[in-house]
Amino acid sequence: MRVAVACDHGGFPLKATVLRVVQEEGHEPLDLGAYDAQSSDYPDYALKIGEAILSGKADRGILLCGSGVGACIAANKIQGVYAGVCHDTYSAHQGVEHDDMNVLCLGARIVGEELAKELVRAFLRAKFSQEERHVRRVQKVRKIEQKGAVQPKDV
Ligand SMILES: O=C(CO)[C@H](O)[C@H](O)[C@H](O)COP(=O)(O)O
Repeated sequence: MRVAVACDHGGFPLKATVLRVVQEEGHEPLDLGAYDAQSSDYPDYALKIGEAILSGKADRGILLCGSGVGACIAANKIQGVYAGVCHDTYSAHQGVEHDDMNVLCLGARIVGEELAKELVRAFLRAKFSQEERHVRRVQKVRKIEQKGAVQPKDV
């Protein structure tokens, strides 16, 4: 797989490790910045990941910020991006297997290097299960996405 990796300054300390693990796992990393630890804005990097996935330049993405939260919120605004903050290995693989998650968000201020490596491995080794109930649920998510802004009266 081609795996896009991007970070803001909060995620920068983990980026090199993540790029290395992607390569060690037999995938092609695509480094979309940031390229230094200067203060920057996570939505800009969420957009870069989204563009890489939607254009077909990347199959999956890994997005790093301080907590993983801001990056995840921003990434999920992009149609076709299904991002999750996963700081445990079960969620990192189950998010792909059940929910077809295509972007893993990590908080470099939360997880250390060794846990980050395991999270990236779990994410990359997982595949969407294709079981009927998961396909059905993911389709419902796609339907919500297609409707655009959901108002309280719609739910
Ligand atoms: O963690 C983050 C968002 O959830 C990001 O890394 C933010 O940029 C974080 O808020 C950075 O904070 P800072 O005080 O600007 O370093």
